[in-house]
Amino acid sequence: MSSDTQPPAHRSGFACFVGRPNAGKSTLTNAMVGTKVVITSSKPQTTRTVVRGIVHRPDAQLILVDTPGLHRPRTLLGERLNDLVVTTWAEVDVVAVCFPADEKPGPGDRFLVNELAKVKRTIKFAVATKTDLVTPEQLAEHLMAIDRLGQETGTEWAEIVPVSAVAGDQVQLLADLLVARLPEGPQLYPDGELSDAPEEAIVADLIREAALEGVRDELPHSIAVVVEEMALKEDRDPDKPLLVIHANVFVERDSQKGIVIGHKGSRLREVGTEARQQITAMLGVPVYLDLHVKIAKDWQRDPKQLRRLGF
Ligand SMILES: Nc1nc2c(ncn2[C@@H]2O[C@H](COP(=O)(O)OP(=O)(O)OP(=O)(O)O)[C@@H](O)[C@H]2O)c(=O)[nH]1
Repeated sequence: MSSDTQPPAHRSGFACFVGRPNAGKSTLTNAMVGTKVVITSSKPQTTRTVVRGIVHRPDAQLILVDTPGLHRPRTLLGERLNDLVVTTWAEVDVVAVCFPADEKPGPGDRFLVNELAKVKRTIKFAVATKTDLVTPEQLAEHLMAIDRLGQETGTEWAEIVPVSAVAGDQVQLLADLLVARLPEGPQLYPDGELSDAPEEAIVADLIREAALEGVRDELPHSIAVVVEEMALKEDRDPDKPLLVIHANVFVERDSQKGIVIGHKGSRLREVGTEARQQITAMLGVPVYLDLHVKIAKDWQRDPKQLRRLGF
């Protein structure tokens, strides 16, 4: 059968979720992509590398860029991260600001939205995340607060969308609304590709996540993980592959090294086991993981060290 109406054009482009630490950005990215590609943690500010998740659909390809949280810079690392965030905003088609429904928008959100308002060209969405945690009345309050924040900062929200990534509520709707704002264009990545972050970066993040589990709040910023070597072991039966990974966990001070390693190495062993399971689940291959804890003194303040650690 022939028809005069053309099928809808294929769209492709980039969106990025921003918001305060713990706003649910990574969880939402994962829910949209359908596979764990970004690191989530119950502790703030663990997302440091820009990891993209890719939503493949017959009509569109939506590439999600996950940036670190924006915060008032106190160290050189903080400044670099903020620059990276703002540069990303100008390059994407849509920036979606995540406002967790169980917390009132605060000064941090205002700071972020004010910065975002300066990036004129980019379309701005507001996403009310974690809606499963509040009542409909609280959600209504929250949506009005988001609307007010937009007006006060001169930000025009193209959409305000409530979602729950955990309950799967409205995640699909959000994807549709994002796709609708993308320019017409071809597929930018091959089918089935979930993330173009190098596997080393994903592995480093998984190790970092494991190393942060159960340690106190002062540590998150002081850990960096670098994968030195990652390769399939040679001369193995192809049916029994083994991925050999050598990685360094960098901390800033001797005292932190002690925390990461634990009594007689007990904690580091746990970290290794946990990371190994995560990596195996992620890459689908058994892993041998060799972890070393090293001190890179004050690495957050030292440009040379920062470059070495991949910033
Ligand atoms: N109940 C509920 N919890 C959620 C939802 N989305 C995220 N969370 C939880 O909120 C916490 C933070 O989620 P993340 O996705 O890591 O938040 P993030 O914004 O990426 O955090 P950073 O990487 O620190 O910037 C985790 O404990 C999640 O399980 C949701 O829809 N409902």
